[in-house]
Amino acid sequence: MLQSSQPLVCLEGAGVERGGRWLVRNIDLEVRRGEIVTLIGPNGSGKSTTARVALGVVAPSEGRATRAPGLRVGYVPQKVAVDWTLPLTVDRFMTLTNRLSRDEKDAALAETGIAHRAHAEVRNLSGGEFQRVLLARAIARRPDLLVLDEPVQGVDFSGELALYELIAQIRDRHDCGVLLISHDLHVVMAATDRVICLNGHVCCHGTPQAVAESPEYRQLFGTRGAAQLAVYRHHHDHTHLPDGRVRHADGTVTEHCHPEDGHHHEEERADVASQGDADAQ
Ligand SMILES: Nc1ncnc2c1ncn2[C@@H]1O[C@H](COP(=O)(O)OP(=O)(O)OP(=O)(O)O)[C@@H](O)[C@H]1O
Repeated sequence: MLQSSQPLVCLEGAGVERGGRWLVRNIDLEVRRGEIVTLIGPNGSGKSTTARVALGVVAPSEGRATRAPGLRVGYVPQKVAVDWTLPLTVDRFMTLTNRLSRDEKDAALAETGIAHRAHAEVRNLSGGEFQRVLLARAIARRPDLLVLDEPVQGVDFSGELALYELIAQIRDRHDCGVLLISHDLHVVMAATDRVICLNGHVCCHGTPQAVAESPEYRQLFGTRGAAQLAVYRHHHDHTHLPDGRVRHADGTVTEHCHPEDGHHHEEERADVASQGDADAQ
């Protein structure tokens, strides 16, 4: 077993360039056993690219990406190539790309609460059920590191909470590291140890604060919702140009952004009720 003191994966100043354009740059990121690290950022900010570098599927064009020797990785991709016109049962889907024993398969489906749908056709699953099957497939081989690219997509708000809870349970039970990607800028798991916000580079990072105590928030989401979610807001006030340089609010352009400029982030404690509808999308 890999030692907990050793990072499972570590990116140092990693950047990916394609066709003369930097998709991401200067990414520092580390995931250790037992940690949940969440990548957030707007569409196109480089979350999936960063995850692929962490997985080792994409080599960094600059900087370094290192993985612990012998690291076992489970991956839930953002898009799954399934021919939805063909009949395909959950049972069969589990073993399409994975050599699994029946026990491994059954245990994984049971752990993600979807064993009762083992003989269902994948195309008939609800969004939440399908995500549970993807999670089952990713944990079946007992990975050291789980990389989950938007694992709550197509799932309603209460389903999202249940999935986040399940991910935290999986982390506890398997003591694996989790790199979780969310396109949602406002809602992250309370169980997340660290949030890294990307916008072509690491915009800011930190521990998500406990949920706002406001009565409006609790009224909207209930005590369980309030206990599960943390709100993490900030504003970007600079723009990344296609050549990798940064244009600041005052119009100046520099090679890189600096830790002190342009990243205003605040934990929102009061004004959450008005945010609630957006959060629940
Ligand atoms: N292989 C590639 N070649 C060229 N450009 C790419 C490639 N892969 C991704 N991109 C571009 O890099 C940028 C970052 O993409 P990426 O998928 O990493 O972002 P993301 O934050 O995961 O976005 P989303 O939230 O929409 O999934 C996008 O502008 C995308 O079009």
